Amino acid sequence: MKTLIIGANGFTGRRILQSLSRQEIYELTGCSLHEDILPGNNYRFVQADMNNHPAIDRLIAEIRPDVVINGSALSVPDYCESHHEEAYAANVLAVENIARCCERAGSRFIHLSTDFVFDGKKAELYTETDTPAPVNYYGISKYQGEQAVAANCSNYANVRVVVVYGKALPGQHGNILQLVKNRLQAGQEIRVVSDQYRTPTWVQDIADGVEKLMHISQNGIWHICGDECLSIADIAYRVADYFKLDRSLIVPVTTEEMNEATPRPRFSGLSIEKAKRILGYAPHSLEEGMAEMK
Ligand SMILES: NC(=O)C1=CN([C@@H]2O[C@H](COP(=O)(O)OP(=O)(O)OC[C@H]3O[C@@H](n4cnc5c(N)ncnc54)[C@H](OP(=O)(O)O)[C@@H]3O)[C@@H](O)[C@H]2O)C=CC1
Ligand SMILES: Cc1cn([C@H]2C[C@H](O)[C@@H](COP(=O)(O)OP(=O)(O)O[C@H]3O[C@@H](C)C(=O)[C@@H](O)[C@H]3O)O2)c(=O)[nH]c1=O
Repeated sequence: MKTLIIGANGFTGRRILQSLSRQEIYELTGCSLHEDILPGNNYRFVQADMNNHPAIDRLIAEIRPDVVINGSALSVPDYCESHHEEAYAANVLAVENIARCCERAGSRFIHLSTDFVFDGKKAELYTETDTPAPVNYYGISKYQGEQAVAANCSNYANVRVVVVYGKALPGQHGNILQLVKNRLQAGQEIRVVSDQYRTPTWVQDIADGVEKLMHISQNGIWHICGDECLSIADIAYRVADYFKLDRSLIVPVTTEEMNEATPRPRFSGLSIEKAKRILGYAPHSLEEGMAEMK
């Protein structure tokens, strides 16, 4: 199965690349803006800018992949909030271009998206049929990216993931679980929000869920995340307990007290019932995921 992974240096994209590269059935190409952060076997690596539409057109036309997976994005909400044009180019225009290329090449397009498409006003887990209403520009651009995929590609999956965690490679961004661990290990306090609820996702579960999606041709949205909905403060306490660190360094605060520059949904837990039922998706527990962060 010829597979192109765009954003192959990213936290999620690299895990998908590593996971698929252990299996012989995949003929893999990884593509990212910068050079390969950890060169490995069993794949070809191409440096390309997804904002350079002709370069991406040529790459996809040359490979004619069975599947294209897009893990590239401008994925820092605070940055997107103050850089709308850049966010629009990466999260909408580049995605629309990839979708068009996939359509021409007959490729299935698996595109990563986010829980931040929702406004967080619901009191229960969001399903794939709930209507998005993003509260920050990152969420707006990611929602528009999803729409561009659906409008331009006839074989696609928009995959929403949430607070992705696991062990990062040098040069990759960390995650809130890693940050809590690092701070507590250094004996430093950390302020964490107690009123923002999420379904955190172990990065390997995304790789497994995406692989399942490669082997079906059903169109639509898929929620791929953990199956526990927790506040960020709850997550921090679970980190402290798992790594036997000092809980008293965790300072729970409200969103109002945190005074973040970028608005975030209060509650954006996602339901994974569809993925469980149709894909047999079975995510690991938070503790199982944290085991790789030891
Ligand atoms: N991390 C999270 O908690 C969450 C992530 N998501 C979504 O999941 C997806 C993956 O996120 P995550 O793993 O954090 O991503 P990262 O931010 O770790 O990686 C994104 C990658 O995109 C690549 N990239 C950025 N700009 C370009 C460009 N112009 N051309 C080519 N490649 C580019 C970068 O490559 P290079 O390193 O080579 O510059 C980078 O490594 C994104 O769609 C994100 O919106 C959704 C919810 C939560
Ligand atoms: C850094 C930090 C974050 N938080 C909270 C804010 C937020 O609810 C949560 C995660 O914060 P982060 O800054 O890691 O990420 P944030 O920008 O909130 O998270 C998002 O990333 C993008 C890419 C997404 O698509 C979302 O799904 C989500 O995971 O932790 C604290 O409570 N204390 C802290 O010191």
